[in-house]
Amino acid sequence: MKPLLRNLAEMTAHRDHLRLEVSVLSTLLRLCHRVQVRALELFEQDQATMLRPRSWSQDGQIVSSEHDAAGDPQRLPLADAPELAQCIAAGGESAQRSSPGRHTLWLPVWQAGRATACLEVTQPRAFTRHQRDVVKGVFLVYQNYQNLLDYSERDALTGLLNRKTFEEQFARDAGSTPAADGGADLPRPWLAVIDIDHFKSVNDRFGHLYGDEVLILVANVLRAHCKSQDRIFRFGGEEFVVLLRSVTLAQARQVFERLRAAMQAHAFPQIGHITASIGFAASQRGSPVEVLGRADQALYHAKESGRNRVCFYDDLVLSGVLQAKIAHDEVDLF
Ligand SMILES: Nc1nc2c(ncn2[C@@H]2O[C@H](COP(=O)(O)OP(=O)(O)OP(=O)(O)O)[C@@H](O)[C@H]2O)c(=O)[nH]1
Repeated sequence: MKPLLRNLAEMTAHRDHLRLEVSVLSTLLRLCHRVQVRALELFEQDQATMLRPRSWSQDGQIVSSEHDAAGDPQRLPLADAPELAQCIAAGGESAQRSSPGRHTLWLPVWQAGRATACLEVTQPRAFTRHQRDVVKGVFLVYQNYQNLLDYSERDALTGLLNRKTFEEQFARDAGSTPAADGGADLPRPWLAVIDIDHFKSVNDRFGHLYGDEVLILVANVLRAHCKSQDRIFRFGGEEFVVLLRSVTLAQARQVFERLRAAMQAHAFPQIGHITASIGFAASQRGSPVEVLGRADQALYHAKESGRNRVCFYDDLVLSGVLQAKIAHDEVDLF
């Protein structure tokens, strides 16, 4: 098999976004001589678009960052790369910067109308047309494949992550944090189950199409009030799950209370106002099923005790409202 085809076949053998990204960078490294390659992640922070190198070439190998995007010391505002910022603002396909001995080509990755990442190729000589064609060809295969992967991970109605991807994300985000041994101020990841109150009556009164519209708008409210490092899933029906990045208990309470209040405040066209109940639990201890079970019990209590409220599993266990379904010494005591 020709090297290009062999590289493309190898590249598309991956079912994981990061491994696919590493593979495309390796492919570019093998196909183009004397280049440096990087995959830049684009994300929002404090109302500014930021970028940070997520994977890059180093001594002929591809290495990936060990940091979260928001805390990456290499992150910088997109505005610091004006050529790329302009290209993204215009929805463009590529941008270039040339200075003596250093020529850079940027190719933004577009997903659902948003630039989420960017491939960067740098070399000491100006890019020839042939080189640009090779890089862009590899990039297009990569972007199409990235979109296919993304499609298989998302809920068709809301565009949120689907349940199928939950365990993998849980293991990556929540499960990767070592179990903490107490301390209310210790940052840790959290899982919340969010369920719209009396959603059946929305369907019954307005019809399923309006019900679907509400689900789409609820997804937008959740997106608007979560950070890019948080993961939002639709588990089917009117149930949503949020995996919250590592924050303290006080911050988690604030975030979930803010979500509840935002839901109540939102005016849904035709329908007016709805509310949601939220149950949450710390997610660094236990399997995904166990953590989900705890958040679900807290949600159940929120529904039982009047709806439109946020309940924390450990509070309910400590106050004796809920019987812990697990051994007492496994409950986080603050
Ligand atoms: N429009 C729409 N409705 C859905 C979808 N999936 C599930 N549902 C409806 O969601 C409703 C869920 O109702 P219930 O489980 O009884 O809960 P609820 O009415 O929200 O009541 P509480 O949760 O107890 O506050 C049912 O009427 C389902 O038909 C969907 O994709 N679209």
